[in-house]
Amino acid sequence: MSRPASPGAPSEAHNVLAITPFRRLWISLSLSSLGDWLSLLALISLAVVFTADGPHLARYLAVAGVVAVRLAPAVLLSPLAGPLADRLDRRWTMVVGDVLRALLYISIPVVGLLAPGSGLVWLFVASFLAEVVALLWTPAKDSAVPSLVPRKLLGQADKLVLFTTYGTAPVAALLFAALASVSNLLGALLPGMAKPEADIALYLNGLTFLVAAAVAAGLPIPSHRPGKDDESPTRDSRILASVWNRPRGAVGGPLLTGLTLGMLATVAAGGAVIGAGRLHAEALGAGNAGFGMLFAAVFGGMALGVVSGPRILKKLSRRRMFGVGAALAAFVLLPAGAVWDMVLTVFLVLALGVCAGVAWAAGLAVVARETEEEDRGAVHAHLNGTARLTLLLSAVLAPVAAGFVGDHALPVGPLTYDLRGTGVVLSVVGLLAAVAALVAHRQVNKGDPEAGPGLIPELFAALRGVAVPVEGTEEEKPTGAFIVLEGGEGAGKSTQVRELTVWLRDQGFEVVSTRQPGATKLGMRLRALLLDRENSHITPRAEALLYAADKADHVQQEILPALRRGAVVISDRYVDSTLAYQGAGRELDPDDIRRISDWATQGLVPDLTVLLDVRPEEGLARLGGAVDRIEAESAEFHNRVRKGFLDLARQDPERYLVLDAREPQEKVTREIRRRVRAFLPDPVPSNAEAVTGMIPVIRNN
Ligand SMILES: Nc1ncnc2c1ncn2[C@@H]1O[C@H](COP(=O)(O)OP(=O)(O)O)[C@@H](O)[C@H]1O
Ligand SMILES: Cc1cn([C@H]2C[C@H](O)[C@@H](COP(=O)(O)OP(=O)(O)O)O2)c(=O)[nH]c1=O
Repeated sequence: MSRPASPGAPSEAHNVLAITPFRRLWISLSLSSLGDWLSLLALISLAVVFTADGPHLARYLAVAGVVAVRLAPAVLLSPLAGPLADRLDRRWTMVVGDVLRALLYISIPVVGLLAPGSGLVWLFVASFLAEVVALLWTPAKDSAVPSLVPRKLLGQADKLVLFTTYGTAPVAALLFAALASVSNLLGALLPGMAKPEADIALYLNGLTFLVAAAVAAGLPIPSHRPGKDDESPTRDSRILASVWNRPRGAVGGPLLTGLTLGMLATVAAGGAVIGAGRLHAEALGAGNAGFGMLFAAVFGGMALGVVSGPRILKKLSRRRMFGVGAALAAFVLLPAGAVWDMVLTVFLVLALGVCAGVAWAAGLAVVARETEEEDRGAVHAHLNGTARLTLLLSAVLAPVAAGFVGDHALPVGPLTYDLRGTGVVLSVVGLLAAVAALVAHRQVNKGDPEAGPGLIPELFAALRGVAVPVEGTEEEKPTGAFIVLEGGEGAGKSTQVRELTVWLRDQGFEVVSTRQPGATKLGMRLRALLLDRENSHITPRAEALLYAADKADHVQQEILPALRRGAVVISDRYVDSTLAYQGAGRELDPDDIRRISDWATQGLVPDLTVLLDVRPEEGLARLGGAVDRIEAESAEFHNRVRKGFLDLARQDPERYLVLDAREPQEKVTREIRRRVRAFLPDPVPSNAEAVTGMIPVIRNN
């Protein structure tokens, strides 16, 4: 059975990747993104190498300069470049742009080798020129996509491009770390290189641009300027405008403020690691390999968080997930800056990445859910622009600030604590970002329609994968007890429900004894439909939904009101029957069954479930008369149902009492009473059993 993938999931990608020109463009873009990230790492590390003998502050400023030169033009100068780029032929802009960038990047290590004195200056000049070329190249690429892909697949294509733009970052970082760890070997093989891994990374980057140029030359890209409608609102030329132009009326005021602030906090935290990471790794004695690992941890963690967060915490409100993710992402930077161990730092930074990824995925889900289609582009552009600007500021300012703070040895009693500028900056950014994220959390959660009883119980419930009951405020919270009897056909459930009801009523409890399906007016009709052997055409999914409909009506109209009154509700069958019959018996996906049942029952879980276990043939033999549609199922079906029940009981032994239904009826009754007595709100004294043990006899007479 195939399940529909969520939009943008890689499994959906084959549709748009089946278009050969787009596939070629995408592969070449992936390669050049990989090269670009590699070169960012390489340039930062070269800036440190070239300033190794200079004054302390120069190294920090050199790193900040590299980051600024690499990130600033795209954010600050793109409004100027857009109109110029629009006049140029798209395909040739791409080809020439790629060749020029290849030559520029390759020239950096070559000049470093031939004229070491000018190495640093040329590094800045060449990377600035490469970024200026990129300013013209990017609009050409942005408009190449719509001309290669039909309109309806454009969203998918944009997501794929975005996916490789950032997805290649951890790959590049790991590659760089791997190259750095064999640096000595490379140095012996390739003498004369300033830093072999950095030089090789730049040559590789040059190579990826040459490949991209060759691919672009063969693409059928029309030279004309695309219509305004074909442009993506997240286009680079609008970055700054999108930051200042707050999309009006798209999402509620506090929500948008919260989302912007939360994203800002996570990006500031990640940006500080990127900017200060190289020098921090050096302070920890780990050099380029350590820097590569930090970089990979940020981006790899983000990818992990984006993919896994919403799956693991699927029951948590997306707004809560956003706020908590952003706050934790920022907060872990505080210890990350303070510990003096490279491995620990990498793990903390990985946690930062994961939490940031969870926050981003949740934030985008909130935007998707709460904006109209036509406003969504503007909101994305606003968030994207804010993120790019924050990344630039944080990554540039972090090394500058670290340079000014400097390194100090603090005496702590008989010991000294090495206070490093980079560590201080990371911790301070973590603290500030955590405050911003907490404010964001409050803003985002104002008026959350999905808000439940509170963050901590919701988080725990989400981790256990159960729904928190959203309906029912504190005063409506059920105070009664909910007991369910489950088991196969003829196990003795109805008999035991009767016994227990009489016994508890005798103790003065208000007892509502009920059953599924068929307790309400609608339920009776559904029951007739479901059990009529004439209805052999009911399909498994329809059957599951009909049972769920019965439950929805039953819980809302009977069970919840009774529990809120404080009554004891005893039900003959409940959700576990659906899991066993429709899940195990009909072999439907148990997660789907659980989801629809949880939804139907508003997440109401019994306090105790008594499972009367019996072999199907024995149970069925006890029943006289005509068999219904379900009883008439095959022996294999009933065996699967029995196993389904037993598996459920095994998974949650606290909630279950499993009894052998072949035991004499009185013994089963006694066992049930013993267990029920233990958890009733007003426990039944143990001597009550002797007295009420008489009741069935009296009743039967
Ligand atoms: N422990 C038991 N041992 C033998 N027969 C039993 C036992 N419990 C119930 N029965 C009998 O089995 C039949 C089916 O019981 P019932 O309570 O209607 O089962 P269910 O509701 O699980 O289908 C009834 O005739 C009942 O008297
Ligand atoms: C509540 C429920 C019952 N069923 C089936 C089990 C039973 O065969 C039938 C209900 O019949 P019922 O007569 O209540 O069971 P029993 O004969 O054991 O007293 O519906 C499901 O398949 N899914 C469900 O969610």
